[in-house]
Amino acid sequence: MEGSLPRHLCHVQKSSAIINRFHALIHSTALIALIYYRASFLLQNNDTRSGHTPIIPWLLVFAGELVLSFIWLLDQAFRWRPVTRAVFPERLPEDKQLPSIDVFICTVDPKKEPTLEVMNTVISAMTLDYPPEKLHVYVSDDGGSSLTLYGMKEAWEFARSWVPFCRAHGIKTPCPKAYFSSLEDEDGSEFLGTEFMAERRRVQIEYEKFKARLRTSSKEGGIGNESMSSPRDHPAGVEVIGADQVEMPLLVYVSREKRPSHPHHFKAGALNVLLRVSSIISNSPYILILDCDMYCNDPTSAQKAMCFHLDPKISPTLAFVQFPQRFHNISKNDIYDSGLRWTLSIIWGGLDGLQGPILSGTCFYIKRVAFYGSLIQDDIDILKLREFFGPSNEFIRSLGQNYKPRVSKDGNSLSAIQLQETQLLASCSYENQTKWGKEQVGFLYQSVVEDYLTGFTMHCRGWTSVYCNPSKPQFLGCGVTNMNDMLVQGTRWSSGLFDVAISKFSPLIYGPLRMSILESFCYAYLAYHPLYFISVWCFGIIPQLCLLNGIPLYPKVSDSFCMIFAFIFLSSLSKHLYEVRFTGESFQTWMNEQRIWMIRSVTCHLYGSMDAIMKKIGMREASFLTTNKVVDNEQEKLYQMGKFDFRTSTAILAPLVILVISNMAAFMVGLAKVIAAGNWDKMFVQVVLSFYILIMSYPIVEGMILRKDKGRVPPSITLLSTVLAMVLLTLGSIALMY
Ligand SMILES: O=c1ccn([C@@H]2O[C@H](COP(=O)(O)OP(=O)(O)O[C@H]3O[C@H](CO)[C@@H](O)[C@H](O)[C@H]3O)[C@@H](O)[C@H]2O)c(=O)[nH]1
Ligand SMILES: [Mn+2]
Repeated sequence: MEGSLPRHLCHVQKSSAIINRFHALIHSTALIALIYYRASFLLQNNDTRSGHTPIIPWLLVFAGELVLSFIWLLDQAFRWRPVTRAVFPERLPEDKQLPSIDVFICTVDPKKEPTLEVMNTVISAMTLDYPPEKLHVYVSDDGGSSLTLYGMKEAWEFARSWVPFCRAHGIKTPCPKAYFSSLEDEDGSEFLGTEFMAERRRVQIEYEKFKARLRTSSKEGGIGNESMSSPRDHPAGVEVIGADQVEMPLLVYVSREKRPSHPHHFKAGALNVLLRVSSIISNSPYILILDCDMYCNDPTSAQKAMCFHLDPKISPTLAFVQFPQRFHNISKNDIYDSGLRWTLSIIWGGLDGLQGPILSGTCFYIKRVAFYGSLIQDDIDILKLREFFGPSNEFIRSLGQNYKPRVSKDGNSLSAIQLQETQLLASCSYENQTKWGKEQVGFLYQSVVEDYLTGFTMHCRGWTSVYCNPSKPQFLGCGVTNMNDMLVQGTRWSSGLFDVAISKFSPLIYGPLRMSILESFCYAYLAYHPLYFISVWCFGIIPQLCLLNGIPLYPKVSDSFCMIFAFIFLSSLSKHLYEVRFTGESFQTWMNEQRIWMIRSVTCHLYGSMDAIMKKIGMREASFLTTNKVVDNEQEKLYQMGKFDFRTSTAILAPLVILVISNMAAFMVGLAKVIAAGNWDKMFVQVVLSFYILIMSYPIVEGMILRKDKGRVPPSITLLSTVLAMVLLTLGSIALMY
């Protein structure tokens, strides 16, 4: 082919861009009118201000509106130039010209991340349609669990049947669990004849045996002496599995050293160890990073990524090709918005038309050199390199263009010297006084959303990225399907993102000098969107309090400014509905997304922002609570029925319930008062607002009053929240009198 046909195409969604820009223009005009209305009210002196309305509630509601307008403005950058892409992997050069790839898979806790699932991810990566001698799979086991190591050896054994079977028959689903649980006719296998079926049965039996062995060993609590090590305190361990098989990808187990006295920096720390250890084992120029709960669902993702990476036009600046994180366990009525529809379609698609999508933790093919900053391009001496990269000479040699790693496919396993070197590279003190995790080198540690921050600094250094989103999901993961996980994960994300917002990397300060203003707006949107909590709390409690006390906060219905408020409200809801429908989703999805936006703003965004602020002033340490990947049947049933599972901590649930109860009280009492006083004109907007919040919160109302199952809002929380809501409303009403 080369030179003639393109390997990928990029298409700008012109009509979407026009609609978006037109909408942004009208909507922003209305926002300016709103700000004018509020500001001119505040500038009136006390006597002329209508009905002597107290100033504090006005200011609070205005603050909520300003925050919302600010985030909305940043949000428009995603909609400026959305693009879609097509790839043609069949136009790639022949195998021997392809560069090699290291796959990194992180796991941390076999109790929350079942070994069988992790091994399915490992096996699916080994089954990628790529020359096996150019594929190396590394597993980082942060738990230092012998069960994981045992699982890998077993996975390797099973892969020896599975990989050749998939290669011989062109199996399109490289993950054995997914393949064997899908209906047979899905992969068209009934057309493949009895010989194939016999072969398939044989491999399936192997798989069942493999599963049984893992089950037995996990029941026994792992093989070997687990008590020797604990997840937080264990030495480094590196083991190459099956290096003698040329026709199989290399498999490497890495458990970095962890000591309670050393911060380990969670996933970012684990990935940096893999970067170093792999550099002296295979040192592939490209790396695929996967979470242990994200298996390869299509064998050709590597080839698709190479369509971009091998394009001489874009390759020099291209750091990574990002695939979407899709999930296999999301129900049609996605009540927790775990499918990330909005993120996958709007955020990544929008960024792709600018400088490229953000780095998203998993499912991306990245260039190794992008992790080394601009440091190695300079002609710097070895002492300087050691200052950046640490004391390993072997690692520093690996930075050179012509470095050949000592352990390659023809070696049986690591020699004693090499083993020693990997131990050094995986030790917890290796990074002391180096630039790892700090500037330019590896994944950055400052934020628990290490992916976002690392990608941001790469983009700031001039790297680009592309978003590859073929119709068949290339990777499938395990999405959160219960409220507790959703909120714990959301709080971690908000905390990590807001952490960046208030650091020296704030996208609005650090970004615009180094990247286009639109790209930096997109990054800023993500970093600042936890501030939604201010708006949602202000809108969820202040107008209601004022409604109870007969204080108007919005223009009268007869006032033409009321139209402005109504327009802004309807314009944003209908734009969202339009986008939901445009991606082929239903009204229900719209409702779910709106509701989850409110729930997240009330809880995750509030707690996440507080967490980041407390971390900043030194009152808290960073934490990374992993999500639970063990399927709980009862929870699963509720989720499939579209019912919220309110079993979560009081701290998470109570604020939500307090808000809902306050709205119920305000709506009922306020409505009665309005009817009695006949002042509809003044109070209409506030009545409608509480009513709207109650409609959107219906599942919570139902969980408090109507449901009797285990997943309902516990009566103790309802009681506590009722008391707290009453206290809040009483204190608020007293405050309003002064
Ligand atoms: O100390 C740790 C903590 C986590 N992990 C691994 O990190 C991955 C992600 O953890 P998970 O519990 O699945 O969190 P999610 O919220 O699903 O992760 C999302 O958010 C993270 C940032 O918060 C990103 O790194 C992930 O790629 C992204 O999928 C998993 O493979 C874990 O095993 C570690 O290796 N070490
Ligand atoms: Mn996950």
